[in-house]
Amino acid sequence: QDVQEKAQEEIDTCVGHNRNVQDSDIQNLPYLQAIVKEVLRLHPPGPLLSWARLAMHDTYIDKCFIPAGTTAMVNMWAITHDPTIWEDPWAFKPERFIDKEGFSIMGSDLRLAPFGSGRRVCPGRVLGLTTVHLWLARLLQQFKWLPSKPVDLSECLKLSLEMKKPLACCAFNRSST
Ligand code: HEM
Repeated sequence: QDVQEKAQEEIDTCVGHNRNVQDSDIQNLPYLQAIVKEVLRLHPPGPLLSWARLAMHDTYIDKCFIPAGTTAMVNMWAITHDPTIWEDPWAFKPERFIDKEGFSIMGSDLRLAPFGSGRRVCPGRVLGLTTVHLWLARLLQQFKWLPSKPVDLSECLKLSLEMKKPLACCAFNRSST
C-alpha cells in the first residue's frame, strides 16, 4: 500500500486529476518506472529467457567447457535473485532503481535483462514496456487497489512465469473517495 500511495502521489503531482495519463507523461514518472523494473526483477515473465540455446560446436564460457550439442538455458530468474548482485534480493524495493538512475532493462545490462539480450532479444520490448507503463499508470490514477483475499506471490512456470494463485482485488474509484 505504501508503494501504491507513493506512485499515486507522483501521478497526481505530475498529471493531476483533470485528464488521463498519456504515453508522453511516463518519462516524468520515475517512481512508476522503478516499480515496473522491480516487478520484472522479482518476477521475470521469461525466467529462462528463450528456454534453450544449442551449442553448435565445442566452446568455453569463461573456464567452463561446453561440448557441441549441449542445450543451455540462461537463468535470468537466478541472476535477478542473486544476493551478490542485488542487495536484499527478496525485498520489493522500487527505490533501488531511483538510486540507479539510467539503469536500462532493455538488454545492455545483464544484471536485469527481462527481455533477454543480444541477437535473440525480445523484438516487442518497447511495445511491451510502453503498454505496461501506461496500463499501470492509468489503473493507479483511477483506482485505489485493495486485496480481497490474502495475497500469495508463489510463482508457477508455464509458457511464461505466472502467479500460482490469481490475484483477487477490489478497485475503488479514487474520484469518489
Ligand atoms: C512485458 C512484456 C514482454 C516481456 C517481459 C517479454 C520477454 C521476452 C523474453 C524474455 C524473450 C526471450 C529473449 C531471449 O531469448 O533472450 C522474448 C522473445 C520474444 N518476444 Fe517478447 N516480451 C514481452 C513482450 C513482447 C511483445 C509485446 C511482443 C510482440 C509484439 C513480443 C515478441 C517476442 C518475440 C517474437 C520473441 C522471440 C525472438 C527470437 O527468438 O528471436 N514480446 N520476449
